[in-house]
Amino acid sequence: MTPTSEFHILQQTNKLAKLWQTAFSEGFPMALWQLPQSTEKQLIIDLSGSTQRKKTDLDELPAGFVMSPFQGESLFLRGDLYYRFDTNNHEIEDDIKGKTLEAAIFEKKYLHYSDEDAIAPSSAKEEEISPKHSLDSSLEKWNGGLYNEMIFAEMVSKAIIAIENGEMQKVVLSRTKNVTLPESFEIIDAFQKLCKAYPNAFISLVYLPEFEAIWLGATPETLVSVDGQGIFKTMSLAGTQSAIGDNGEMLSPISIRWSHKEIEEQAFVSRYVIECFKKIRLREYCESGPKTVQAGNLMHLRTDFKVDTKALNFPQLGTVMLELLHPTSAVCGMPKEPALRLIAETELHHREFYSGFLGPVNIKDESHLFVNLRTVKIQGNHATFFAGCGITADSNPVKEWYETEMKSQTLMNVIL
Ligand SMILES: C=C(O[C@@H]1C=C(C(=O)O)C=C[C@H]1O)C(=O)O
Repeated sequence: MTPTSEFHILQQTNKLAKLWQTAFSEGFPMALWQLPQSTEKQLIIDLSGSTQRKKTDLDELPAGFVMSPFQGESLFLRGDLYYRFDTNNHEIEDDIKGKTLEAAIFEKKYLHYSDEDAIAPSSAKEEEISPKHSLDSSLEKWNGGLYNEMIFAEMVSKAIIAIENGEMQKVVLSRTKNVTLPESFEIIDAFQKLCKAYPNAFISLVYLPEFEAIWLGATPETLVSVDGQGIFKTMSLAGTQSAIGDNGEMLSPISIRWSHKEIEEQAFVSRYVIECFKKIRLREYCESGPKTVQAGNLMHLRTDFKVDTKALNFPQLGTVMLELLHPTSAVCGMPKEPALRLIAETELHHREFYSGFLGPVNIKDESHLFVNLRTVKIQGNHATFFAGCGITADSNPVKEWYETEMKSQTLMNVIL
């Protein structure tokens, strides 16, 4: 590589960082992401200055990014500005890009910004939420849970008793891990490192000014995806083991053996997905798996589900299934209601956007929503990592704690 092209790449990398920094200091909500198996990074900036609360109706929403909490209404970031960057962080010219960020800032400061300037105006009814608005009142109630191994093990034991009493078959309990970030921590750098380390994951970086928070994640789990050909996809993902052997070597998926507990735990999620299809009397789905898949430092069991919505003349399937699926038993439990109750009574933190869903919608006729796992909330130099584990009658509390440690390491190993 010549020094000039090196300089050009540096300039381009800086362009992404510079865009982020500028929009951040202007208080524009934004989302940056890399889809699984893609090396392209996409960025949208919402110039309205505050996100909107909207139902995730894939048929109604304009181009943008959805960020949904575990419980409660979804936030919608409008794609007023849209940028794409290739592997080398070169900007890819795009026909739907719209105006420049500089022009938008100028207009915001000196002229009145009009909603009609958005790249794909919405016909949906919008409800603005006020700045610094909490997700719900309970956010204040649970502020930063304090966990240690013993407390978490007690929570797991309580869940096992509830399962043995027949209240539910499975419940997913989670915990947080609080870390002070080093001074050298750079957010775009952390995002880039995750993109390189986990090419099969959905890597995302979302800035929500009204929550004064940035969420960074590398999730392996698709919730609902509908591509340009109308192919709908979802998956059931559960069961966790380390992908790293005793001598520090990377294991191969075929060498992994699963226990009865893990097979059953993942089967609950598959059954749940099939129940959702049954509710809408849809039989024409393809199911493949379960197979072992690697997700960074971990292995999971995964079954894939696919439907051709064009062949079935069912374009609303994505929206309908999203409503039925979330929260799946991969992050909540089975049956849903008692599991939700136990989570609310037992966990010491508020889940906020962890185990909710997020992703781009209606960008170039595609929508890709993922479960918000392997995620960290960053506020100033304070980071809160979230991780959970599926508990069944056969769970071992110490192993479950260790599983949440490994899940936090997926991000921590790369970004710290
Ligand atoms: C709950 C999480 O992950 C989910 C739970 C899993 C499990 O219990 O084995 C595995 C994958 C995910 O569906 C998480 O990463 O926090």
